[in-house]
Amino acid sequence: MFEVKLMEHLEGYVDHIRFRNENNGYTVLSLDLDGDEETVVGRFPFLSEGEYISMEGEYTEHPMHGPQFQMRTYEITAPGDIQSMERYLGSGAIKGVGPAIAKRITKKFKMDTFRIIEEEPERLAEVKGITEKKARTIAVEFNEKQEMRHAMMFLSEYGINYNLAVKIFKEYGDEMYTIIRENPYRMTDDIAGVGFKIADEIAQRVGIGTDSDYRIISGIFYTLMRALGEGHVYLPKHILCRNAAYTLGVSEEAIEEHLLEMMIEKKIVIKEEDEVRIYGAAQYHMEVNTARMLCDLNLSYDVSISEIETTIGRIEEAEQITFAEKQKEAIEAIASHSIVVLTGGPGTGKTTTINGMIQYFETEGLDIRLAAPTGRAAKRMTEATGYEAMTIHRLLELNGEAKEEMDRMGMAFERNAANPLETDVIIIDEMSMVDLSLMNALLQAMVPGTRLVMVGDANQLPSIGAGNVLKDIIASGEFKVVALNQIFRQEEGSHIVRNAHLIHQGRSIELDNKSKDFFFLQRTSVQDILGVMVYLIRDKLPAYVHAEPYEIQVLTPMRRGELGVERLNQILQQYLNPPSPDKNEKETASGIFREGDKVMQIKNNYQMEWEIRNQKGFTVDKGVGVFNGDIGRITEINDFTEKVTVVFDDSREIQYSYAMLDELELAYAITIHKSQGSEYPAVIMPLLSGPKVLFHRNLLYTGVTRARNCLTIVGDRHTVNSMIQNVNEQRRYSTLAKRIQEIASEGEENPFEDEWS
Ligand SMILES: Nc1ncnc2c1ncn2[C@@H]1O[C@H](COP(=O)(O)OP(=O)(O)OP(=O)(O)O)[C@@H](O)[C@H]1O
Repeated sequence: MFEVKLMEHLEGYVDHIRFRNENNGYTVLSLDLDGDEETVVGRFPFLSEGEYISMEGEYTEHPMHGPQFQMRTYEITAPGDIQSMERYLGSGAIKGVGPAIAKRITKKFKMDTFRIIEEEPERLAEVKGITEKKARTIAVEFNEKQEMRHAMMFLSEYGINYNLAVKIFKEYGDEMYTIIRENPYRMTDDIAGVGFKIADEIAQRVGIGTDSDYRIISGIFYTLMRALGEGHVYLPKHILCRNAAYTLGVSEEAIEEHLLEMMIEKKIVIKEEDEVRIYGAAQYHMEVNTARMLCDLNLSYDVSISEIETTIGRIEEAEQITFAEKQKEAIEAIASHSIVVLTGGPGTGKTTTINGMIQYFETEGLDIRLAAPTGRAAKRMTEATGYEAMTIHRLLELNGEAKEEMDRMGMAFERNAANPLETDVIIIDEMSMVDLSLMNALLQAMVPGTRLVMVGDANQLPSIGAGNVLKDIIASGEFKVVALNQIFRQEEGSHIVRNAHLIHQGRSIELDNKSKDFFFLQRTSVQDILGVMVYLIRDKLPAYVHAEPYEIQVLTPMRRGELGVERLNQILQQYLNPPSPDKNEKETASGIFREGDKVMQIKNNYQMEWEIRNQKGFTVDKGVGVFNGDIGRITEINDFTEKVTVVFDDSREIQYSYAMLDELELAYAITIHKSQGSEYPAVIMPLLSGPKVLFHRNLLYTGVTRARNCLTIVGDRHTVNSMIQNVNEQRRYSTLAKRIQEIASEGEENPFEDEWS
């Protein structure tokens, strides 16, 4: 495609930067050669318009864009004459200096301009429009830029991208050169976004050996953090040594030798119990603190059972309902215990019981706050109770400003031990999705005396983040747990609910299509499965469930593969929202977004602004925040403003700049994991084949229980049956239950006193 010519030299001013990839520095720019323009392409990790560059490279012919210079090596030269100095200063590279001021500066100081800025900056104030203060800022900025430019060039030699290079330079300044050459692994502690892999790559280029102590310590920590990413709070020592040895390519003995040192440096905690457990220090303390706070909050009250029964009777009368025994027990429990867990499968009356509890608390004149781990779950809770529920993050007033810090040090909340929540009762729904770190944050913001009701289905998939909080709290045996077991929705004829309970019990289900809400279509080729799914979504199900195709959700176990999220979305987009001349599109690194597409926000963003408009287009509400898992539709793609407008399911309208599109993904299909805490009128699950660690009972159970009115499984019945039998869900290494028991049994004397913060 490209016709390559000989290496040539080229130099000139950067007239303007036409395109830049901030991740790898790849840039397309126009170079000014005494009035003539050349297109130059290549990786320029740091470059501003107006700079003078000299390059080696070759001329190539691009099939669409014509001739261009492909830079191989380059150097930024300080502009050598007055005109170039003027250009550089006025380019925007120096804050507060525009073309007019640049002109006046160079007119006054001529060839001496740069020397004056560096050595006698106060003289800049001789120029009209520059105060002494401004003169000083110009000088500081000028010098900083030079250092930064130098640093960028140095880091780019080690393949470090522009964004990361800026972070490294900001963190270390001049010390950076020594750190990179001697111990790049230090960056994994200090800089968000630098993990072991990046540091290790840099170390390799610098020439640091495989058996360097820094490398091994960093690699051990990396192995622990990777396990954390998979949901484990600790790793048994033998597993840690095996995994770390494999990752680092060193012996297990070499790993073991470093553990003690890491413990002394307080990077890890080693607990010799029934097995030797290795924790990242932060995770260990978080687990112990969580256990400790739970025990501190766990008070019981003397109450008169007959009074409670009378109150419950009144609630039953007012609500025109007769509570089942277990439901009553739950309401009695919240009167006598400050921590109560309410569990149960789908349709067992959890929401009805929450409503009863709310009535009870209201009768008692107590303040109640409702929350759930995700925006969607909070929204459902609001709809089901009629009370405002919010995300736990919002309840705790996540401090969006501290985002950088948050990534590295856990989350920063306005509500914490120093500024606890002022309420009498907190009810959390969808507790199975709460991980250790969020639980810890919630408890920090509570004071003894505040009641906590945790509601959830312990058989759902565990939280995405580390820990096994709900199951561990139940397993500890230290808290009042009420497990609802009567299935009300089944009585209403739902096979979805009945089958969900059978799946949970490991019993096989009828795949005979005699049901009105649970269907199975046997298809054993990917092509057939895809065809059936498109037919169901586009033609069949909308009328059957009285919903739009948009509301029908495909849930799949995997991200990759022929029936994984990525591929399914491409295909479903093609059929459900095909290209059309009246639909704008925007191409991104991961695919195409088109007007009309169903999309999902894939991370929590607490700063994103939203608006809700009425039919006439007037704004009726405003706020900030869009959450991982929120689903909406693209209503406009505007190339002029470079913005994509998404209207989410709850009518929030958000404008994404093109640069923020990596926070969105097509959502015709999503993973079962991502669907936790949500419900859809109709769900389709393609289940053909996949790895045993993924295709297990809980995954099937979670997927099935997401469907409210209609569930269709398309695939192989053997796969469905073997999923029901497969309880090989990966074990989570977590010891919260054990820590709770230890602390509870210690009573007054607390062995972890010094760990309490
Ligand atoms: N004591 C009761 N008597 C009669 N019907 C009940 C009772 N409790 C709950 N129900 C009914 O059973 C159905 C399921 O109850 P509810 O929504 O409270 O359960 P859930 O556990 O929250 O279910 P899901 O997890 O599926 O949302 C509802 O239609 C509800 O009205």
